[in-house]
Amino acid sequence: MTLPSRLAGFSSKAYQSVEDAKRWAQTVSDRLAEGRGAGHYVCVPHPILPLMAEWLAGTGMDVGVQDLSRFGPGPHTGDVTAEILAELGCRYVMLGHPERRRDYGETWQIVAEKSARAAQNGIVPIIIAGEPHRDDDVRAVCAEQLDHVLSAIDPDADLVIAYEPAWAIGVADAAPAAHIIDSVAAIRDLLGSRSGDTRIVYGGSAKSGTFNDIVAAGAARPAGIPDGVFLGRAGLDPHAFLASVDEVASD
Ligand SMILES: O=C[C@H](O)COP(=O)(O)O
Repeated sequence: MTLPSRLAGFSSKAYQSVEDAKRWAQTVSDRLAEGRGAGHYVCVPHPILPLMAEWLAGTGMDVGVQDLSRFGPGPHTGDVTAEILAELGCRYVMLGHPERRRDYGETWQIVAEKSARAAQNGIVPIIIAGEPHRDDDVRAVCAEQLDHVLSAIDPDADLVIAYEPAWAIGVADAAPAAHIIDSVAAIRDLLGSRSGDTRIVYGGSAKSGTFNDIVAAGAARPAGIPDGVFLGRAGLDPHAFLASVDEVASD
C-alpha cells in the first residue's frame, strides 16, 4: 500500500446530517470527477461511510471513519470492528483525537490497541498527535504519544500523523506557521525511518490558505513542511475543502 505524497483531508466530526453530507459530496464530486480527487480523503461517522464511498465514486478520493473498536469480532455490543469497516472499503481511521480522549477518556494505550486493529485489517491509522497547551514541550509530548502507537503497529504498516495541537483545535486561527514547522520537523525526527509509508498532515482550525502559509514560511526548512492539511469546521464548506485540495496538489 502506498500513501500519496500530498493529501488534503476533511473530518465532518458530528456536524453533518446525512442530507448535509450528500450535498457536500455532490459539490466535491462535481469538481473532482475523473479521479481528480485521488489521494485526498474524508472521515465520516460510521453509518455514512458506505454512502460517502458511493457518492464520491469516480473522484478517486478515499473514505475513512473517526473511530473503531479496540476489539475483534465477538461479544462487544455497539462496537464497530475494523473487519466490518475494511469490508465496507474504509481506508483511514482517525485515532487519538483530543475530543475522543475528552469525551470517552480514551488513553494512549487504547489508541495503540485501536491502531493495531486498524493496521491488521489494512486500514491506515491517522493518529492525532499534539500538545494540549501552547507552552508544552511538543517533542516530549508527541514522543510519548507516538511511542504507544509505534510499538503497537507493524513497522511496515502505513501511517498518517495529524499534528493537531489541542489548543489550536476549534478556535479562530490555526497555530502559527513557524510553530507548525518546528513541530512537524520534530515529529519527522521522532518517526525516524519506518519501513511503512508515513505522512504528516496539519490540523487545528486549518482553512483554505493555511497550507500555503506553512509552505511559504518553511521554504528554508522542508522537513518542517507537512505533507498536507486536515480540515474540520472549515471543510464543512466544500469549496474551502476544494481550495485546500488545490493548494496541497500544487505544492
Ligand atoms: O480533525 C480535525 C481537527 O480536529 C480540526 O478541527 P477544526 O478545524 O474544527 O479546529
